[in-house]
Amino acid sequence: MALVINEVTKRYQDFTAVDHLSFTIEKGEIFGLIGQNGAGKTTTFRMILDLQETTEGTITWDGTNINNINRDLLGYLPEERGIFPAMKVEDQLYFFGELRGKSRKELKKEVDYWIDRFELEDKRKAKAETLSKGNQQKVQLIASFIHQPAFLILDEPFSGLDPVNKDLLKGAILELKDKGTTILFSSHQMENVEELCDHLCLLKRGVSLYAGSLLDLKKQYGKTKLTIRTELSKETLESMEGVKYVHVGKDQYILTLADEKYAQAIFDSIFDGKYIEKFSLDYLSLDEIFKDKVGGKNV
Ligand SMILES: Nc1ncnc2c1ncn2[C@@H]1O[C@H](COP(=O)(O)OP(=O)(O)OP(=O)(O)O)[C@@H](O)[C@H]1O
Repeated sequence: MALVINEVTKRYQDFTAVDHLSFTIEKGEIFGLIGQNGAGKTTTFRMILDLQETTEGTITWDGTNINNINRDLLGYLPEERGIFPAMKVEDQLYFFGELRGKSRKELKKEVDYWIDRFELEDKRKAKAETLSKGNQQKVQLIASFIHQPAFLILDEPFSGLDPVNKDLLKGAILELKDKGTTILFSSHQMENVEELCDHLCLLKRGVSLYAGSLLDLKKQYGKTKLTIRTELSKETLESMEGVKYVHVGKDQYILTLADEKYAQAIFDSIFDGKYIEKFSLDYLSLDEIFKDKVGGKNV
């Protein structure tokens, strides 16, 4: 076990930003923290990093209280973006690496590798302020792990990146995991969490609605998403037993079933020996589960 958050609460006067939060991140895994604006993600990160005190509860890394561990084990990309505007890209990376106790010699290979990996070679000698916002973000991101931390926290790392750079980042996160880094990140974009994480925590107003494996969460809902291409009307589909909602897609219907057991009867009644163009039963996407869990009038 690497990081254990046990019954952690953060109060600001009489407002509770994080409420008895518990989850565990195993060594070498990628863990996603998701929740709407104000759910308490950044507050949680700041408590893990000991930038903010917990009101109650404990946080340990490898069994040691987080405020007693060597800070150089940690890496952090904060939500606020910012690097030294007048400093050259490569100098910036050396600066942050040296700040975390690495020598220039140790850093050289890493700096060269990540500059190339994030396609910043032609910007190496450029002042940070002359870079586009996305490129500045990539520099800040590299700076967060240039010292090869054991545990890396990335607050909304995907926001503001174009699709090509998002893919670069996904690749980099997986590569860091392969090298043994434990990674915790937040994202509003569920597909990123779905692609990268085996485990996650879903926060709503500081309260954990779920913490555990993504597959187990999906299994709680079962295979209740039915995609059909048919000539039948929406009303006919809605009237079938076990159908909760019918969403009309571009050239297909997406049905939400009360239980996957209803799928067979729907199949039999719709197609009845006819040609089947599309009939697929799937788990809900994380995005759909998220909306179901946090949705409703209290959002
Ligand atoms: N210093 C503070 N004093 C009072 N309330 C605070 C303070 N810092 C954060 N909060 C409140 O705590 C709650 C959680 O904030 P936090 O920044 O952790 O949310 P978040 O999940 O990171 O949101 P976002 O996705 O918008 O970044 C918010 O309601 C916020 O207003």
